Amino acid sequence: MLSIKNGSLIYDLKKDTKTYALKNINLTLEEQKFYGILGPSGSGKSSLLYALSSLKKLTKGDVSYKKEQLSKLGDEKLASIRKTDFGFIFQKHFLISYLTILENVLVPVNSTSKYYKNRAKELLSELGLEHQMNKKPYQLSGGQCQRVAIARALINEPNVIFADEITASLDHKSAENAMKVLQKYRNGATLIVVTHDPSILKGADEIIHIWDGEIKDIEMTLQASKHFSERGQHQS
Ligand SMILES: Nc1ncnc2c1ncn2[C@@H]1O[C@H](COP(=O)(O)OP(=O)(O)OP(=O)(O)O)[C@@H](O)[C@H]1O
Repeated sequence: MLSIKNGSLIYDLKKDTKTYALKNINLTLEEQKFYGILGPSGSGKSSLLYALSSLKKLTKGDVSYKKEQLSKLGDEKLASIRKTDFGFIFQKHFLISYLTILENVLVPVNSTSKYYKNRAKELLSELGLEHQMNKKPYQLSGGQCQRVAIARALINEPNVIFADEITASLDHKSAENAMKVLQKYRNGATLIVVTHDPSILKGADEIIHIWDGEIKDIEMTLQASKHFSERGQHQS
């Protein structure tokens, strides 16, 4: 469903020193699965996430989404895919300062219909923010704002959720809860979580280990092996 073929990303192309953030990456991500991208700082995790989500153009290679090569699509079409199909949660929350928390969550759907309002309220409550909905972002802590960004990414039921180090500003309990909410409300969306903390990848189907811009290993978790053996039993 989402794949990257022979993907390389080089920063500072015009300078003498080039940084290979990604080196010849080949990867296929399937629908509905939960993927972790794990690696140390500077290993290329965010670059891989941004390349997959079309926010960064590869220097070499291709990214395809639903069999369409993203490099062949115009900016307008790409923006439309990002709006309708993708949900983003970044390291920074990027909330709009003059909107309330509830209004911020509703931004991607551009609607105040009862359905979306109720979904937004439910998500915020699940994330422990039921008493913060009418406040402005400056009245919340960094960790609370990050949880609002998680609700915002889930509001329009995206097909793929891209999450970049989203638990960095959260304490362990809030991080665990945020991951639970993401899994509960993703509604079949493919979930891609970049982190250097393996403890938040409980329940992941596959963990992609990245090191110096290269995939070192793709670990099938117990969850995935269980799924395969169950499928095998049904098929036999
Ligand atoms: N805009 C940029 N210009 C130049 N080099 C960059 C840029 N962004 C990232 N890099 C370099 O590319 C490499 C990969 O960076 P990237 O941010 O993808 O890694 P990461 O694993 O996500 O790191 P972190 O966990 O610290 O966010 C690093 O060497 C980084 O310094």
